[in-house]
Amino acid sequence: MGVLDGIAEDLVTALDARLDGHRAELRSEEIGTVTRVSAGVAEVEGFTELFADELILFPGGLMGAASEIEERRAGVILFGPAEQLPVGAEARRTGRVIDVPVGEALLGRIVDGLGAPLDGEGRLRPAERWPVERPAPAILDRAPVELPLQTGVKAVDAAIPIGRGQRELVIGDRQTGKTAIALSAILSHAAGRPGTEGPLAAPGVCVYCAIGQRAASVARVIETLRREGALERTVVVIAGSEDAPGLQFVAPYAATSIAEWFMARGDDVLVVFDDLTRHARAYRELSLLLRRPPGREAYPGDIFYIHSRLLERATHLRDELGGGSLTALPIIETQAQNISAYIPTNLISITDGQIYLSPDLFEKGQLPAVDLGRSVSRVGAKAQLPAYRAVAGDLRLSFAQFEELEVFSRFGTRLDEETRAKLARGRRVRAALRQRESERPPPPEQIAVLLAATQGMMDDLPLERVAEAERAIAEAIRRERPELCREIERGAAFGDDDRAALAETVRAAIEGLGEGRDGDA
Ligand SMILES: Nc1ncnc2c1ncn2[C@@H]1O[C@H](COP(=O)(O)OP(=O)(O)OP(=O)(O)O)[C@@H](O)[C@H]1O
Repeated sequence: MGVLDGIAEDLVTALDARLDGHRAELRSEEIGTVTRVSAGVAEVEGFTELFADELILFPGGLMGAASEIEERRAGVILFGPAEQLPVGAEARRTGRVIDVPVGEALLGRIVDGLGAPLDGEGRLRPAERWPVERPAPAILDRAPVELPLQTGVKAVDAAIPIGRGQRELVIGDRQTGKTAIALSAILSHAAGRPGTEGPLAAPGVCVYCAIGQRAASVARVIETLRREGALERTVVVIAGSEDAPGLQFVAPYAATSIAEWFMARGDDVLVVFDDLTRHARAYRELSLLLRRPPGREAYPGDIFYIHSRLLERATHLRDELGGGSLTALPIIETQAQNISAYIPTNLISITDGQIYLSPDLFEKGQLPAVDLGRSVSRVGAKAQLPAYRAVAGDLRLSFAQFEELEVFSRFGTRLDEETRAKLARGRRVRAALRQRESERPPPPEQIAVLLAATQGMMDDLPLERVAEAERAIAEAIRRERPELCREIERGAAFGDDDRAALAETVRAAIEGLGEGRDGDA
């Protein structure tokens, strides 16, 4: 034994001595040279070793990430302006992958795509940094989606409900109210339902990730968050249109890591990516600069993968792992309503459903411009509060039938009484689904007004008085049915007795508003 020990010791010493020589060699190879620079990427030569996504440091503090790694040559995605980087400049390995600060300290802060503060509120002192790319939770660690995420938008909460842990796409042409829907979801989620008991009471955590947006639109969102008191429950991650494409590319992954920290401690987190069309464009630009072969619409072959690996990270964790959840609302902008373009179809297939916003509805003033017929939520209904299911369970279907009927009725002049009644009902339901951007009615009010519209209690009401009726209903149920409202929010079963009680109050509240009937306008 003693002899063997001696031999082992000798061997170790000999190896150490040889390694020392190599170490010196290796160290010298930790510095490379920039051989080519283009807007957004740099080519570096000289490294013998690099790991994927390793951070590279350039003079002046400019950072990049090793992306296209070949023997002694690497394409590096830059996270800052390339203008200051001359060919021949030195590039240093850092041995770190791209990571971001995470933790409680980020709440209320506005940071860039790498987590550096942009709000002038001082340095972040995070306890931890997490890599921006993290593996999605394993299937066995995931629990079914079972709690709703209220958006405060009637059409969404009632007909296309979103569950906590789900990925729901918000899709539509430009200026159709996509950001408005996502913002409403953030404001509702961040506020929670204080004063109620049950699953919706606790305020949630939100991350708003703006990618490639104009500074003015992002400023508007931040202003709203601040005004409504939601900023302190939100982290804003911004990579603007004027930022390097590398920052725009990395921002949603960074935002997700920031969100995952909260999920890991048991919070329900909502992440909005506004928007992934611009994210895809930034990645296409980088790929072309890195000379990767372009595919359909000039996007690189892994464009599907970059979005699927991002959205796979949305989940609801098992109770043993804290029971937190990460709900993702990616936004996609379509052109001329073409949802079969490459990026929209990819995202539609990755997500659990989509909220489709129609420019035609927007033009007609039907706001929010949610097109129920083309929207779907594949898992949300299971998580919906029981009262929604009881009152608006078939809303999407019956509304689609009404819309079809409405189109056909334009061709015929003489309509029978039954058709006329159906049209009148459908129009009142449509009017009841309208709401202003600033309105976020709580679940009991939404349910009561939908009950009134779908059950025909508003059939005699002139369309322009539906909003007024809604206000009267909201006030009446708050005053007369506080117990029932509490039960609805608690997620209690909603039986026939409850429905009858609610209907009675609603009917009384809007009685008398029907004077001056305008036919079935
Ligand atoms: N429910 C609503 N009621 C009234 N106005 C609304 C409503 N929803 C959105 N708007 C208005 O419509 C405009 C476009 O909304 P928003 O910016 O959310 O759309 P977008 O699709 O995200 O736009 P972009 O293409 O610029 O990203 C804004 O001026 C907004 O105030």
